[in-house]
Amino acid sequence: MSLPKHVRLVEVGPRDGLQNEAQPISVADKVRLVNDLTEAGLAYIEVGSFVSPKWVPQMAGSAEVFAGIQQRPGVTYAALAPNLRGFEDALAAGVKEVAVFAAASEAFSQRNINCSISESLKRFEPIMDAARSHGVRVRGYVSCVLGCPYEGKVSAEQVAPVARALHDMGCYEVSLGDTIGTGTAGDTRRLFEVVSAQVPREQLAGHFHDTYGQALANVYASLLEGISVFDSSVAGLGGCPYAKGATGNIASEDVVYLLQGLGIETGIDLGRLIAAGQRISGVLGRDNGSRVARACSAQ
Ligand SMILES: CC(C)(COP(=O)([O-])OP(=O)([O-])OC[C@H]1O[C@@H](n2cnc3c(N)ncnc32)[C@H](O)[C@@H]1OP(=O)([O-])[O-])[C@@H](O)C(=O)NCCC(=O)NCCSC(=O)C[C@@](C)(O)CC(=O)[O-]
Repeated sequence: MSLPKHVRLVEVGPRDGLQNEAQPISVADKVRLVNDLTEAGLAYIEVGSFVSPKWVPQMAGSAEVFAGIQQRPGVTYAALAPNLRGFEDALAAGVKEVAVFAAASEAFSQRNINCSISESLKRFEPIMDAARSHGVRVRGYVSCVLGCPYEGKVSAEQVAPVARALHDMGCYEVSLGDTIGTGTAGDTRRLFEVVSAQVPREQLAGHFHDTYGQALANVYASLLEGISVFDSSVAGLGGCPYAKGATGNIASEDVVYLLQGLGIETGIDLGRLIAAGQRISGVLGRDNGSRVARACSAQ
């Protein structure tokens, strides 16, 4: 299969990235991050989550972040919603696209959203109905597609029915998340081979955490499988509050560098992206998780 000519990046730093930070992050810093990412040319930015603040305190204030950002026409600003309450709060904040999130492992589903996989899918149905009637697009996530922090190895055959259920209920795209970053390029190729028998490849995305240093290889393996949408996080921010030890997502800067080298178009200004990552890393007082950003900043 030939490589895609264009790849779309879903920037999840402000949500997946910041949700796991221990220290408080001001609304102003979150707004600045989203605006910087817009300036860098990201066409899709996940801004926050409308989840219980008791479960994920860092995402409290997502409505204020939406109110503060400068939205550029043509850019999608999305939020996570785990239930109808979250969807309604997102709608009230003017959100035009939401994401629902399920898991391929029962234990992770319980720890993350306090219900079984099938209960979670039932919980998403009223969101899909409400979204349809308000013209809101819904993206779906499946977590733990290559491994679970509680159950260990997860097979592609466990992932496929969950991805299919999200697709069948109306998610226009389903992102497959290697939440704990244990997957290899071989696992990734097999995953997309199996899942694409249930959901068209054009409607699948890859979401790789870099815990074992495999994320970039997994992006390349996905490209070979015809996948052309990837979630990534500026400066490699992140982790997952319910996946102990999981490091950040693959850094957006590193994916852009890889894609540029392959002659694949993203529309992203790498210099500006690096600057956005350097700024938020400074705010958080942590090292920039992007190797490309570190190398370029050292020159
Ligand atoms: C789903 C629930 C709410 C169930 O949590 P629950 O405790 O079972 O819910 P509940 O319906 O019993 O409600 C409990 C309390 O939460 C409130 N509540 C209920 N819903 C909401 C809401 N939407 N927004 C704000 N508050 C809410 C509700 O009002 C009540 O408040 P109280 O009466 O105790 O004061 C909870 O488990 C939750 O919020 N979980 C979120 C977990 C999360 O955000 N995880 C991280 C995102 S997933 C991820 O990072 C993976 C991904 C997507 O990146 C891909 C990958 O890498 O794998």
